[in-house]
Amino acid sequence: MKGSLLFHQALQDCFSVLDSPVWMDSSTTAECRSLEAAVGGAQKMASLTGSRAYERFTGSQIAKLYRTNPERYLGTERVSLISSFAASLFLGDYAEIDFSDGSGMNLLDINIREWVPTCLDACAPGLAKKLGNPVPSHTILGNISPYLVERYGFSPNCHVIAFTGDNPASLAGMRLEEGDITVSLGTSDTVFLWLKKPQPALEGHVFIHPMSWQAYMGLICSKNGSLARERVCADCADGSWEQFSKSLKETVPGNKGNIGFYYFSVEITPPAIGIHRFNAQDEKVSEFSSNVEIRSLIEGQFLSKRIHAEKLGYCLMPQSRILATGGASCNADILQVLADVFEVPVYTLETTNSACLGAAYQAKFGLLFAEGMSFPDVVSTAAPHKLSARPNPAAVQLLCVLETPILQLTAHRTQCKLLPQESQGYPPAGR
Ligand SMILES: Nc1ncnc2c1ncn2[C@@H]1O[C@H](COP(=O)(O)OP(=O)(O)O)[C@@H](O)[C@H]1O
Ligand SMILES: O=C(CO)[C@@H](O)[C@H](O)COP(=O)(O)O
Repeated sequence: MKGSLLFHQALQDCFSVLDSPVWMDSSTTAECRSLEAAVGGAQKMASLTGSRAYERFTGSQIAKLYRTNPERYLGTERVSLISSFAASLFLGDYAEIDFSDGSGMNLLDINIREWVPTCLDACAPGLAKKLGNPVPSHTILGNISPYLVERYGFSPNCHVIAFTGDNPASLAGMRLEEGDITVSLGTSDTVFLWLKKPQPALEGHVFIHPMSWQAYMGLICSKNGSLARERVCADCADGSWEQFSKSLKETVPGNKGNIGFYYFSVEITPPAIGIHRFNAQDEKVSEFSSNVEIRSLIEGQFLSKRIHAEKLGYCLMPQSRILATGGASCNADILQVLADVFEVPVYTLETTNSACLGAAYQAKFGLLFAEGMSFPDVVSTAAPHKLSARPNPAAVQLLCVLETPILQLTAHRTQCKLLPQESQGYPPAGR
């Protein structure tokens, strides 16, 4: 690459697809079912790759590209994840995909850490060559590209370590320990767990751990996280987070038995859509007052996370903590509900941007791994987590009444899928 050109000028003609779908895409259901059929069913797919086939994962997205535009696919030299593509920019060459982000593709066997030939063949021909070889997340890929040395003055001795995804990086940034759970309240809501023994299920994901060779990372991702909170905040609190917090303070834990589930777009886990409100008698109702709506949204979101985390192998231990991160983790009233629902204290870091911090830790770990350093050694001088909310025993008692409706919702999600969104009090997104 010429040092006189900027990245976007030098690279403008190198992409075979100009508009790549993002993680919220759910257009590949047909490809998912056919991938699962190829390996012997959804549970077999989960046992091999950590997840049943998911629409946003790379395997089904590649299969769709090959089906809809085979010339584009066949003319593509390399398929990268966003993470390995970003590493390629620093390396000046194709960077390998790391095991941890590679676990979100439905293509990598999380047990033996190799591509699954049946999955590759079921997506598109010649895929192994286009993907390269997956590597441990701490791998030193090589030295920084001469372009960056020349243009920005990097030292030519600077090493490039494999890049990983936002979720594994966030797990590293939060310095998650066994028994802890990280709840990231970013655009999406995600829950990460430290798993000793992978038990991939039909809901949620198991990823190879980015920092520990023996461990795995459980992941549950919700599309209707901050985006749903923003819509309810706009409608019930004039778009003010202060007003939103005031409503949480003015209502009681358990919401006097009222609860709601707010899936403005098709949710990932559980795969439901629509807005579902239940009153204290477990009857479906069409509206709540603004204050009740706000508490029912937050309690419903966190109860759902707890139930799905438990299904994926999370169990409370005496030392368990929630480590909260992401944009909404600056809201103390939201964190209080989180502590009450999970019955554990909630800790935060000074920064809500744990993915960036974790990427820096990962790079340091990659450099020092060869010298025998462990990840805890690498982060031993980091500032301690800050206690941000303690569970209130009275609140925990009150919240128990809410478990029935959420279990009902999980059981009846097929019915939920059929419910129209328009009639439930909210305008469509963007209006
Ligand atoms: N005080 C607040 N209370 C609740 N949510 C908030 C608050 N401040 C910011 N947010 C939410 O944080 C989200 C952004 O989180 P962030 O972690 O930066 O996003 P991303 O996951 O895209 O990196 C916004 O969508 C916003 O709704
Ligand atoms: O798809 C997932 C996890 O698999 C999401 O976590 C995305 O990685 C995007 O997260 P945000 O930063 O937009 O919240």
